[in-house]
Amino acid sequence: MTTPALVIDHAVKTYANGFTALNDVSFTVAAGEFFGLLGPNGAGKTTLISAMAGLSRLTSGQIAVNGHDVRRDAYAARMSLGVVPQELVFDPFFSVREALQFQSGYFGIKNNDAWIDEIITRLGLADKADTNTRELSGGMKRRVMVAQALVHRPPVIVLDEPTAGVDVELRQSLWQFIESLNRQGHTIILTTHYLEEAQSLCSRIAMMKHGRLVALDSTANLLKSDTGLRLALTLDNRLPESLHRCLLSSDGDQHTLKLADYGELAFVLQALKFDGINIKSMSLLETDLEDVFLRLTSDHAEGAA
Ligand SMILES: Nc1ncnc2c1ncn2[C@@H]1O[C@H](COP(=O)(O)OP(=O)(O)OP(=O)(O)O)[C@@H](O)[C@H]1O
Repeated sequence: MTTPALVIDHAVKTYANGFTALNDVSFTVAAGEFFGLLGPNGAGKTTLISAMAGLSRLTSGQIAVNGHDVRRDAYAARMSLGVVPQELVFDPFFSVREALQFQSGYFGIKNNDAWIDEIITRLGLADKADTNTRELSGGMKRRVMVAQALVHRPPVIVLDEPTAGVDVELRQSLWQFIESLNRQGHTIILTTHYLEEAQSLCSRIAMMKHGRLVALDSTANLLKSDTGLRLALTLDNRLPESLHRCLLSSDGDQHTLKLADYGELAFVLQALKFDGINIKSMSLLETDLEDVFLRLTSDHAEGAA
């Protein structure tokens, strides 16, 4: 059997102030998967990634990357993992190439110039290779973060919100590159708040909420678990009481309702007509990952802590 890319085994993390950010989390990611780790702000994703990278220590439980325990076999585990962190952090004195050479040295890798050149080219950084990192735009800095995570050719790559604040063109080229790494056999673990990205890229997804795992399944099964339609309405008056049971969210005069089927649409239209409320705009959408995510992770969700 192939060694799993990642094994999280009953991970618990309680911070010094007594707050438990990971509450008995267990799951396994197989080698070669494109895996999504999703959850609202504060769910514990970054805490889990820090523990995977050996940057913070679990209170109890174990994590193994590519078969290497992150504590007992820290060096091998760290060599197996490339993390693209959420925050852009650089040494302001280095050019792009120097930053990558420095990172190579940190991992004890010599004669890495051919690979550094390749990642520079493939990430569209060739024009900027000798530019100081502090002079780069945010999007370019993000590419350098990805390059830094790849310098030691890790089999497992973790991307923590890699497209936050990144323009559409860079997002697309970044995903093409990441998908090509996945085709070459690299395991990709992605956290993102762009659920449409997770839906199109990830074959399996874990969802976390308040430090616990609330879903772990293939993307296809998660989508199947939430049939129905989403109706987005802008109204010229308040939503009738009779429709509150279908309400997913409201923002001013905009409301999103969950309908079981097209038949319920007639009921909604009748209720609005009955109360003399006019529709300013309306759109009907098939269920997507966002519905599943909201159902499982919003504070109104069943079992909310
Ligand atoms: N050093 C710390 N001490 C105490 N609590 C912390 C510490 N670091 C994080 N937390 C808390 O742990 C919880 C989980 O934080 P974490 O950053 O892991 O969430 P996240 O899922 O990555 O969120 P986001 O999507 O916003 O990045 C949060 O409530 C956070 O405030």
